Amino acid sequence: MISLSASSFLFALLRFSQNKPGSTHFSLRQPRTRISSPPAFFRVFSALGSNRDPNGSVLIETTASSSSSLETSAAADIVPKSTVSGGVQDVYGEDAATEDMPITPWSLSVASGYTLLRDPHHNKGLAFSHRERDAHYLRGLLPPTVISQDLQVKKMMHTLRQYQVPLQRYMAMMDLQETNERLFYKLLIDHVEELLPVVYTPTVGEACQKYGSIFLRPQGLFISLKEKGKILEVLRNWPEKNIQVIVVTDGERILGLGDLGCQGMGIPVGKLSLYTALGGVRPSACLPVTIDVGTNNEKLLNDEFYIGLRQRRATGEEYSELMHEFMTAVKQNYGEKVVIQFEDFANHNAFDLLAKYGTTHLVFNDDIQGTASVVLAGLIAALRFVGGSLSSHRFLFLGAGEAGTGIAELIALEISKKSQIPLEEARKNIWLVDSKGLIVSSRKESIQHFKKPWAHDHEPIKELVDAVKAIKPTVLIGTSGVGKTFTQDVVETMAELNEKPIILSLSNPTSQSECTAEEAYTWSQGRAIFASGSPFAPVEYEGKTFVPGQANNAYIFPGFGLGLIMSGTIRVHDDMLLAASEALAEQLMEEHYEKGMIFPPFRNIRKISARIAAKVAAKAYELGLATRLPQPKELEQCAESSMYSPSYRSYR
Ligand SMILES: NC(=O)C1=CN([C@@H]2O[C@H](COP(=O)(O)OP(=O)(O)OC[C@H]3O[C@@H](n4cnc5c(N)ncnc54)[C@H](OP(=O)(O)O)[C@@H]3O)[C@@H](O)[C@H]2O)C=CC1
Ligand SMILES: CC(=O)C(=O)O
Ligand SMILES: [Mg+2]
Repeated sequence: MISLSASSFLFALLRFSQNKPGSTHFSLRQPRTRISSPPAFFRVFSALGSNRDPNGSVLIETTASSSSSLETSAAADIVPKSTVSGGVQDVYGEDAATEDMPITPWSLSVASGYTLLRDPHHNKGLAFSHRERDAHYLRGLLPPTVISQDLQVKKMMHTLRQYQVPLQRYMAMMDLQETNERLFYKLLIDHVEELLPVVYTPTVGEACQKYGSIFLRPQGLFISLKEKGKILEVLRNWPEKNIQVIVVTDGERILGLGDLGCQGMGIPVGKLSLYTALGGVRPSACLPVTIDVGTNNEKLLNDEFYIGLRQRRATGEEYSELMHEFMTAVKQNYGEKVVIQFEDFANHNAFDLLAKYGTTHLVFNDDIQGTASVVLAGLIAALRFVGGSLSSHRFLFLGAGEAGTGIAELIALEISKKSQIPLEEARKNIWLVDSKGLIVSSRKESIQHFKKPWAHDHEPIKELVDAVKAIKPTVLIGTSGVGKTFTQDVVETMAELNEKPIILSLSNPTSQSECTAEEAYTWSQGRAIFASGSPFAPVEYEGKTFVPGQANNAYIFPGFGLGLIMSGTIRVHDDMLLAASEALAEQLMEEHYEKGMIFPPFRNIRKISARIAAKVAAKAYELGLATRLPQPKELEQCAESSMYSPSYRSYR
């Protein structure tokens, strides 16, 4: 490590041309003044994000459009060794935001040769040009051919399509993410509809179940009971410093697959790749976390390949203390503007965590809030087919947990606001069934707090089909986590009661879906408006093609999170969820309605996310919860232009 003064920067650059292969470090003290309009070279340096190579090796990267002043022949970069939260690498851009520019030492480092090929953040494989190969000691380490990123995408898609087993595709994608990050995201963005089921539901569910046996390299941060008292240190072990989004699970309710303990890590990793691919948040700003307090899954406890703590789940104070230490450490390390997304916690913890930290942290529960927002959007869009307003419909849920009661509450809130009636009144048309039957006020057993608002006066009913007959819902929503529960009887009864029954089977993965698309269309004689949590292929029925929608919170959370980040919002508010729903519903075009769709295709998701982000940010400004001032005029444009691009940069 050689220390340099700021003025000797150019001298340092000259030295790079004589660098030996491998990685070399220089450090350069930044002048202790803020740079209001940074020179071009500083912008390039901030474009890189923090030092991501475990060896500390980073390159200068320039884009094709970069100014000539950036086109230096040296393979160098300056990155802050440590930066303050909300600093230069925030969502505004890889190369904007100077106001919060950190006043910390810079480190100037070089990667070359084999180290460069092993660095997933900078590796380009065969796409390294001959000039780059010369400049970075890559000669001989690669075969002679040079191919474009587009050809790499084509080749990788060809390879992926050869795999018959979905889990093989998942593993190939994870391998790519760990070897060539930009190619991974280019693939995912360019082929989102084909690859979403690979990196996300349903395949990620199987991956979590088998995580121990397919485990090659760790992804994300594992915080177990063994780390109690040291969580801040653990966070500091993570190579990235400027974190904007954390997705955290404790693995207790992974999709509809139950307690998968530490192996739930596949979910935060998958969700965060969607934050980048669908919402444009930089990969280096995303931190997947699994809190390991044990598992009650006997099969895993007895599995020799299980990767987590081999003990039954800690509960009560032991659990709360670990979570509290984590939440405190996150705020201490990253500040209060980091989005903490709770994911796939069991409901006995999920509601309490959201309530406890909702007033002190920027927390968002995807299963309760994100799901609610996406379903509300689908219902608003579905009104086009069924007519009336939400308040004129009757809703019945199978499943009264996080997703079920979360959706129910947001529907009631929307009805209450739109119809200007009290929330209690709006709730009256919404009914829920749990494992014990219809939730009614006369139920003898105690009712969990989150179900209480839905315990209306009615005689108890055990079976779903009988509840359908009694309640006569126009909308049936499955959030039970149990597959095949919308039986033929149930769907046929819905079709008898309604010209166009709305049927949503939200449970994931596909095996847990309450019914298949084919069942919904066939049993309703092609009249159902259907969407599911995991994707189903289009269905042919009596000469017509039906395109089922995917009612999945993946439509919401990437754009929602982006909106929070770009506005520097400090707390989530329900009105932001309503704004996100409206933004999503607005994306339905005539061509979609003609196909019977209630969700727009995922192929336009980045545009959709930008619209959602803009609406969420606008709401945050309106509510006085946004801290990034002044408010940009064109929020949607701002969201679009701040999105991460996976295109390769040239290294000179
Ligand atoms: N599409 C999407 O975007 C999302 C989908 N989901 C999916 O929704 C499902 C549920 O998730 P979540 O709400 O968090 O889970 P919870 O565990 O919080 O809730 C499950 C609910 O289903 C009820 N239930 C279980 N079995 C039956 C049964 N046989 N008949 C009737 N009710 C039953 C439970 O009853 P009881 O309370 O009596 O135990 C509970 O009320 C999962 O499969 C998940 O993957 C979740 C979030 C987003
Ligand atoms: C989609 C999702 O968040 C779930 O199934 O839990
Ligand atoms: Mg979830």
